[in-house]
Amino acid sequence: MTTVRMRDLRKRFGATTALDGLDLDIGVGVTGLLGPNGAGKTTLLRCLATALAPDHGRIEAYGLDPADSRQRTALRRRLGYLPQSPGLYPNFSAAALLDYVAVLKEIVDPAVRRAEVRRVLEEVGLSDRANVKVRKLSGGMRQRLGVAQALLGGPDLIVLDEPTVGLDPEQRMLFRALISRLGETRTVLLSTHQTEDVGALCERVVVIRGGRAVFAGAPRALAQLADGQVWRSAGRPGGGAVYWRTAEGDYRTLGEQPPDGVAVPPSIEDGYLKLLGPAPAGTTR
Ligand SMILES: Nc1ncnc2c1ncn2[C@@H]1O[C@H](COP(=O)(O)OP(=O)(O)OP(=O)(O)O)[C@@H](O)[C@H]1O
Repeated sequence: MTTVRMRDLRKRFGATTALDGLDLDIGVGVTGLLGPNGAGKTTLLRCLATALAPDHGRIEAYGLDPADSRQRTALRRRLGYLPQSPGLYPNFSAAALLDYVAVLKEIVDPAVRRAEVRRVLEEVGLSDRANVKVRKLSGGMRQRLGVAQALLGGPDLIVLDEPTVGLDPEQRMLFRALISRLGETRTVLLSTHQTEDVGALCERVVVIRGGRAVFAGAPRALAQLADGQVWRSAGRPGGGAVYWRTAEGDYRTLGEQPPDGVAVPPSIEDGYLKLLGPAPAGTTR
């Protein structure tokens, strides 16, 4: 079921075009947003999170139009948002910060608020840091606190701008479990530069380039764009390909078949690189 529709979204900042006629439909589940630096991901998420108004186009989320002030307020009540730089108050404790955000989210009953703060701290694995000041938390913990504040009040629409930045492998796993659980009943849209996150937890992936959605589909379909173009070979490939030396000492190539190349299944990253066009020939990564 489609819960969010965006049509012909345009946004400029002076001479820079951040969104250039973007169309997108998303539904319940986890959708991942991939794209190069400056592609427009943050701008898109800010528009959906009602933090920024597009210059042109229409957004409808859960039947609500954020261009209308009343509907915008109604949408905010159903929204959880982790901005790219959440700017958490450094001198608040984790629990006090969440309590403060819960007040802003109109959770007025103190007992309900306390229970909700406890719940989200537990969700992100920060219960034992409830009374620690934000400035004393590690970067990954702050990131988890940012996710926790987005979950206050049990929003239907969860918008997360690069939520996995700074997480260690164990936290990344816990985070995936949390997000995939949320995606069972809610609409989750997250941006990331981690193709592994997309493969592990997103039902759909959208690739943005130059302010437009250039791909929307299953992660597997993105990977398939590089079908028959990924190779392993003992010998170093020639030009016309992106390749690197693997830990096993052979070469993995995206592009032209090396003389002794054997086809291997493409990854999401391969499909993404293929979609975004040729990397410089003969480059290694
Ligand atoms: N407030 C702003 N003022 C001026 N230019 C902006 C502003 N916000 C975004 N831009 C520009 O709009 C374009 C899209 O930026 P955006 O942050 O949406 O990209 P992104 O895909 O999130 O990039 P990244 O992966 O680097 O976070 C960029 O060229 C950026 O410099």
